[in-house]
Amino acid sequence: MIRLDVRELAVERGGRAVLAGIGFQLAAGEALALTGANGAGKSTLLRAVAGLVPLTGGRIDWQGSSEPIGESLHYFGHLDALKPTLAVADNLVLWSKVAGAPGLPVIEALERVGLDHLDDMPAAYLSAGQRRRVAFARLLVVRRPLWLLDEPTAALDASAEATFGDLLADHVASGGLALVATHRPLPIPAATLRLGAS
Ligand SMILES: Nc1ncnc2c1ncn2[C@@H]1O[C@H](COP(=O)(O)OP(=O)(O)OP(=O)(O)O)[C@@H](O)[C@H]1O
Repeated sequence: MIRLDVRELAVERGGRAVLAGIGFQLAAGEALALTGANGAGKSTLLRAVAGLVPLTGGRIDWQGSSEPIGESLHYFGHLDALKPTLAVADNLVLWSKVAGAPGLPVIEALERVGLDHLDDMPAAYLSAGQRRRVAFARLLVVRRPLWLLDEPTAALDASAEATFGDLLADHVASGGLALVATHRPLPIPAATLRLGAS
């Protein structure tokens, strides 16, 4: 069974304790909402699970091992990591070559996020919400079981928010796991971990 176990996690940033004593479990087919005030440490927790910031205490086990989770996770951060001069579809083709099980063909992923009509537009011309939609398509072209999503609905209109809900529901229904930093309720049933303000 695919499983993420976080125990007694502690992280410092800039020499200050941001997270201490954090623990939770997430199994295949489950989502967890990370909530808390600005600065509470939601992004820090996602980055720690992604291996992007070092732990000062505790452990993170993925399938019983504390080795880096690396190719089993998608990290969806505030930056959309698009190459501005490349067309939308070419950005996804490039992304589809990174490690992970092959997912949806690029054009199908763009259809899922309602951007197939912009496949040949340079990414530089996309609006903020369109960039987020392409970032969702990235989750689909490479299959990875653990999604770490940092405020995924920022800049989304109602239709994109509904699309996000569908993608998240499908991911979890197919045995995926999702850890989502959010200021809003998740569109699917999920437990909540509220981080305290530091
Ligand atoms: N690189 C850094 N160096 C020093 N301090 C940092 C760094 N990154 C974040 N912090 C601090 O860590 C704390 C937690 O930040 P974090 O971004 O994890 O909060 P958050 O809960 O995601 O906030 P928000 O809801 O505003 O996105 C904040 O006090 C922030 O100033």
